[in-house]
Amino acid sequence: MSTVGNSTNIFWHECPVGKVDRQKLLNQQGCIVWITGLSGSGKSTLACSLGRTLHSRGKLSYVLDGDNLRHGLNKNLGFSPEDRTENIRRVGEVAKLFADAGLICIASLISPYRKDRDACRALLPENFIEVFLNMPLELCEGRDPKGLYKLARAGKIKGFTGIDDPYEAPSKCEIEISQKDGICPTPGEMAGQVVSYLEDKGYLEAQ
Ligand SMILES: Nc1ncnc2c1ncn2[C@@H]1O[C@H](COP(=O)(O)OS(=O)(=O)O)[C@@H](OP(=O)(O)O)[C@H]1O
Ligand SMILES: Nc1ncnc2c1ncn2[C@@H]1O[C@H](COP(=O)(O)OP(=O)(O)O)[C@@H](O)[C@H]1O
Repeated sequence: MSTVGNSTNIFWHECPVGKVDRQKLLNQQGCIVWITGLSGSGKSTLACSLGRTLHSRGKLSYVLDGDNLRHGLNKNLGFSPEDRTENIRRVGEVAKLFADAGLICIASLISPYRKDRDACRALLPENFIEVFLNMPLELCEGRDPKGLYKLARAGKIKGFTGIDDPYEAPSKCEIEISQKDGICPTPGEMAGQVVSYLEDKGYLEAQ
């Protein structure tokens, strides 16, 4: 019996089928691929491309996309620093559950604050793969597929990441994706970089 957060008198129940059993069934290892970067850097594009590549190889993954989750699980949250922190905390916990289910969980959120990403890493330190989409602000702003940068520059959105709210780049991450000679890798190339890492580390086969 223990107290966790605001919950008192709670108990942990073990089930007979565990993570290792599920991983054997799926012939893969559960993990969190955490994609961070500015709005417009290509997080959703990479997440979808990676999910498609893994699917075609018979590997089970699931995408937790920040924008999408704000339509449901996180619809009571805005973009204040406190709300972003709670947003990332919740998604980190959900991602941990998916990884425990044996899936390759792909989380794609701006996740601008280093301390919040590090807190998610601490939930599953051995199997947390941080992918930094290191694209310059000018590129992201030039893409502006939803017109949000334009609104932010006009002062119609306050606290927009990269404009008047900070983005703290990772100081250590497993994978960094950036432009080479001013050219952005294609979605397939970005996914390929992550798949190669997963393959090298043995995530695409059972333990
Ligand atoms: N103020 C502000 N700052 C940044 N982004 C904003 C903001 N307001 C709305 N949006 C839209 O919300 C999407 C980001 O949601 P996230 O949950 O990934 O953000 S965060 O991780 O909590 O910072 C983001 O989607 P992406 O462009 O896919 O990153 C935007 O469409
Ligand atoms: N590697 C890429 N090469 C060219 N265009 C890209 C690439 N990645 C993303 N894009 C385009 O940039 C825009 C923003 O991508 P998106 O995945 O929505 O970014 P984010 O989820 O980080 O906001 C979209 O129009 C998308 O088609």
